[in-house]
Amino acid sequence: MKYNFDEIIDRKHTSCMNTDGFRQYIFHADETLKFPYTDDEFIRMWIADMEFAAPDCITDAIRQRLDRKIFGYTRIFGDEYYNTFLSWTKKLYDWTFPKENLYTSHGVIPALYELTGYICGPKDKVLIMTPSYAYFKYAAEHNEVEYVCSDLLNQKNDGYYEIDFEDFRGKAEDPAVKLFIFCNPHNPSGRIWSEEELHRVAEICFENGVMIISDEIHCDLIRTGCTHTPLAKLYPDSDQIITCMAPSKTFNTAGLQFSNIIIPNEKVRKCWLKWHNFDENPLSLAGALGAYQGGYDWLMELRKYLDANFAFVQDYLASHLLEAVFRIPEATYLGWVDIGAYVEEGENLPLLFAEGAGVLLEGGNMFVQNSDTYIRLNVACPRSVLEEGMRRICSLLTERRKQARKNCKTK
Ligand SMILES: Cc1ncc(COP(=O)(O)O)c(C/N=C2\CONC2=O)c1O
Repeated sequence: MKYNFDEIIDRKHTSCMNTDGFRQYIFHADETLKFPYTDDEFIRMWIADMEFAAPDCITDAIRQRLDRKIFGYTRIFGDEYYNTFLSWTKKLYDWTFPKENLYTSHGVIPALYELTGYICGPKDKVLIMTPSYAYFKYAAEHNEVEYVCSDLLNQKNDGYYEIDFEDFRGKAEDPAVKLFIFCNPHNPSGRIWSEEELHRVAEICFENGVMIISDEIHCDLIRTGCTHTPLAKLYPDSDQIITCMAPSKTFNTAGLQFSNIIIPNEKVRKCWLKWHNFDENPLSLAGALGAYQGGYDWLMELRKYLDANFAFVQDYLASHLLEAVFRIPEATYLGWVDIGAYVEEGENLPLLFAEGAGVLLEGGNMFVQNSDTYIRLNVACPRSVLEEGMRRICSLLTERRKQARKNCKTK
């Protein structure tokens, strides 16, 4: 491999959420919350950023911008950024769109908050599929509008979620539902929706006048052999599909807060043009250009490294946690594992693993609903870290199982 994904990088004192934000984000606690592990001892498998160095094409581009010495107000002018990003979507997805539809935002979440406000009125509702990335719910709450959940089906209880189209249609038919925030590919299940599923979702929304925001932030992070289809690619003439993509998930630059928002709808564009803050961080812009101009080979190697990490997780669970339900996700670097055979419904799973194994992870009701006994494992870390994390997780659950059996015998 040309890139060293095995490198252990010290992130202490970099103000990163991953090391310093978990008490507040996962446990809603302050620094006084103590665990039987020091912060350094934790294996961190929670927040969706990677433990890998961003590629040189990004850091070189940022260094070059630093050498220009002045960092004044910055916006995107000319065609360079559009042409660069369009080359990326053409190369990876054979998808292009007009320049006037491309905007940028200081992250996909800020865009979801902003767009929900432009699309929904006070009595309108936002439709999401669950389990869901919690910020889809927060986008509705931030705008003080209701959200409606359509639970995905896990019919074989094998973690392979499918859309409950009957339920989805029923909820989309509610005249108050004006917006569907679609996760494509899906966090946390890792599903890449098929073209058939994409068409069915879109047709139901079109029939019911529901605008779609297709959040595709995970689209570059797919398993070898899988293919992502941008929803808007299937409907080049539709103005009902807003697409969100970003270099941040792909290249581990979430802190640079730079994302791509493709808005084909004139009414929404008018609101965006009127109210959006178009200022950009010059270093973030430089990094995004560097990523899309030079990051393809790094991404291809990253995909192979993640493929191998997921294969390890699958093998390790098959031999150490036989009743866990896991399938390698088609996309994302997030493993979605049903440990219902080892825990009770409603257990605080993040607290269980933080206290009992020194592993930071997300799970259970952190994904709005329909996810109770699941844990989500970020496998975008050096293999040595992943191996220790899996060892601790499986050891905790098997020890608990042994203790439970012992307790039963002594009763
Ligand atoms: C579907 C989805 N949309 C948007 C974002 C965030 O976009 P940003 O504002 O950073 O551009 C994330 C990050 N997901 C995370 C971040 O930590 N844990 C997660 O599941 C995500 O999974």
